[in-house]
Parts: sequence; structure tokens; C-alpha cells
Amino acid sequence: MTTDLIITEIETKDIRFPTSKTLDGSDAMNPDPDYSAAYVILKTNHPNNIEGHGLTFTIGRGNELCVAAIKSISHLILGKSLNSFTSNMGAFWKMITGDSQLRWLGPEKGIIHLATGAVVNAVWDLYAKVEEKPLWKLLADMSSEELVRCIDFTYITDVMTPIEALELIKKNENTKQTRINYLLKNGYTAYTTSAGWLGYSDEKMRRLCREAKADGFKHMKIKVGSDLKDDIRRATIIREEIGDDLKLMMDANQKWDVEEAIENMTQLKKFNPWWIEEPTSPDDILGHAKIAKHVAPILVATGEHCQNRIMFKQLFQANAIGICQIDSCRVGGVNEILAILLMAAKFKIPVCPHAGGVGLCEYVQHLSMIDFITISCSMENSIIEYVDHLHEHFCEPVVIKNGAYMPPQLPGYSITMKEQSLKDYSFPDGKMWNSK
Ligand SMILES: C[C@H](O)[C@@H](O)CC(=O)C(=O)O
Ligand SMILES: [Mg+2]
Repeated sequence: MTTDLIITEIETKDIRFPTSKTLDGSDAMNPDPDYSAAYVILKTNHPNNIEGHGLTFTIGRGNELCVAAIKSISHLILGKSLNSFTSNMGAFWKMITGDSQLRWLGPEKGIIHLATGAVVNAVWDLYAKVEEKPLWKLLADMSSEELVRCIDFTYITDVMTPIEALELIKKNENTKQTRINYLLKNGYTAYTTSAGWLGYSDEKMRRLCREAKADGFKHMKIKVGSDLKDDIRRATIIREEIGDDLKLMMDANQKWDVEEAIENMTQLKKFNPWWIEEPTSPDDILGHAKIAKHVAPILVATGEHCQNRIMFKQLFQANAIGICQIDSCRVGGVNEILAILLMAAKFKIPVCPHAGGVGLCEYVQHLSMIDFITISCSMENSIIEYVDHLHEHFCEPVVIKNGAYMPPQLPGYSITMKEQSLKDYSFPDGKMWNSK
């Protein structure tokens, strides 16, 4: 069937969850997010009605702009066969990001690139469903040559060429199965952000810390950046609850200027944070490098707002980050993620994906697993973010056991939402938004 599978119709949806009511997901820069998804469904002529699903994450207002951008990209794939894309996934990605008129809106950044992420991920979801494999397995089963062919190396060949990528992947090709077996048995270590949202009361934070510890988490992240005195109070509480053995990470969500970040981290270093995340503007590569130099051995982490592989390349080149936080839909989907994973492996920077958002945990587990199986082939200092929200809306929600993500089993990219959830949380007409 693969050869004749045609994308016959493309549906988009504006899905929003009112998380601002409970302040889940709140941080110093984003005090009241409504976790949202610009959602796309690729319908096909498959006899079993197989569909490709994808989403890009936003935090509420403006989600409609991403939906509109997805609609604008749709003409590039409507009526085409899946096989015409999967026969050369790198060329497919170049085609999607290379539309001569749409490209002006980026290039490869902002709303148009968020929409690209949704569409590209939906095509990968469809591909994996048709092949009847979870995405991580689809990628793991590719030959090194096939995997490298998925990547557009434009603008990164000064750091990573296709030949170098092939050498890097081939080195560990023969031991892939050992790592797959390891994952199936032990999973991939998760860390939790769920206790540390900025809008939570001290009591709630204490309770969630205890629960997270009991659930087996060994790493926790808290939000900082609103007021230094509050940051110190909250960090004190967290350390009281989790003790000195568990690793603590801090996330400032871009709140500080460069010097301010250095000064504030001087005050916060007594809590022994492992990393400081998004200390300043995501576009300030030299600023990150300066902060990294001054706050060492605390590592600088960033990526959830890093718009493309070229920015990641420069962060690596400038020694600006010690942790690479890929985001499954901020950049243009799976293909671009593979390029970033390869560069991270070359620079020996651990990858700890961003997953604070609806659907992001479901997405990124596949990416870390493929990194471990075929690219960096290491889990040293690599952990996946976990947030305890909205998983009930997915057909295959993440499974966490003893603080680790277990490999997804169903075909696809785990991002298909339940029909009822898509209906109820549709904005503005779904029953959760329109109670009239
Ligand atoms: C607005 C989001 O919840 C953001 O705070 C997530 C984030 O920074 C993270 O998970 O890291
Ligand atoms: Mg963050």
C-alpha cells in the first residue's frame, strides 16, 4: 500500500487547555500559559483510514496564527504520495522549508517554522503508522545511509558533513540491538518539572517534591527569575525536601540580562544547581557563552526557543551551552532534530529535551531514544524532561516507571489525541471554552 498512499485531505484544529486557571506551566516570563496545540491531521486513501497527526505547541493566544501557517504550508503535501516523501526524506524537508514565497516569512524561524514542525512531524507519524512501528523503531531500523539521507545539511557543513555524519553513526551501528534491549528493560531517565512551577504555593511545592521523590525521580527543576529573594526561598524549600543527593536544575525562562544572570547565579550557586536554563535571550549566543564561562561548573542549558539547527551550531561552536535542549516542534520536526543531535554528539554535549508543554513528552521520548540507539549512543548526563499534565488526552500517553520513560509501543509518533479531547478543547467552540 505504501507506494500509492496519497494525502487526500488536511485538517487543522486550534486546541487549547485552560492551564492558566491552575498555573500549571507557569514561569517568570510566562505567568499564565494555556497549553495549546496547533494540530494537523493528514487524511489518506489507506483502506484502514490511517491518518498522520502532528502538532506544534504554543501557550494560548496566537495559536490561531500557527494554525493559519499550517494551512499555508498544506499545498506542498496535499495530493502527494507518502512514498514520494519517504524515498528521500532530506529532499522532502528541503522542499517544505524551501517554498520560494513562504520562506520569506522565516527563513526557518518563527511561526512558519513552528508550523513546519507540525506538518513534518505529521508526515513522520503517518510514515511510522504505515510501517507499523513506533517512530523510534522506524528510525532505529534504518541503515546509517538512510538515516543520513533524512537530513538537510544546508548551512551546517562547516561543522557536520554527510560523510562525517555517516562515520559517526556507523561507528556504533553493530551494537544498536544492545541499546534497544537496554531501553526496553530500563527505559530512559526522566526528570520532573511538575513540582517547580512558579505559580505554585510553597505548600504545594513541598507536597509535589515528596511525591516526585517517592515516584523515583532523581532530578528536579524549579523556576527562577521573578525575584531573587523568592528564588532563594523556593530553592531552600526544595533542598529541604529533596536533600543534597538529588540533582536540582533551575530555569529562568529568559528573564535576565547577561550580567544579571551571572550575579543572580552567584547567589543561587549555594543550592548546587546542575544547570541554569534559558538565563537570557535565546538569540544571544555570545551572552550564553559569557554566562557559561562565569557560572561554571554550573552548566548553561537552552533550546526550547532555539529556532533552528544553525543557531544550535553556533551555540556549540561558541562553547555557550553544556546541555542541549532540543524541542520537537520549535525547529522543523524530526529531520532537523537529527541534524542537531549529530552536532551535539560531535561536540559531546548531552541532550536533555524540552518537554514542558502539551504533547512534548509524548514527542521527545522518541528523539532521546533514537539519540541513544544510533547517534550519541550514550545516556551520560542525558535525561528527558517530564511534566505531569494532559497526558490523558493522548491515545498512547507516556509511560513512566521508576522515574524513567518506557519506549512507546504503538505505531506512530505517539501524538494522536483522543477524538473527544480534540472536540472538547477546540477553541473557541469546544465545550471546555464555550459553556453556553
Ligand atoms: C511556559 C512553559 O510551561 C515553560 O515554562 C516550559 C519550560 O520552560 C520548561 O519546561 O523548561
Ligand atoms: Mg525551560
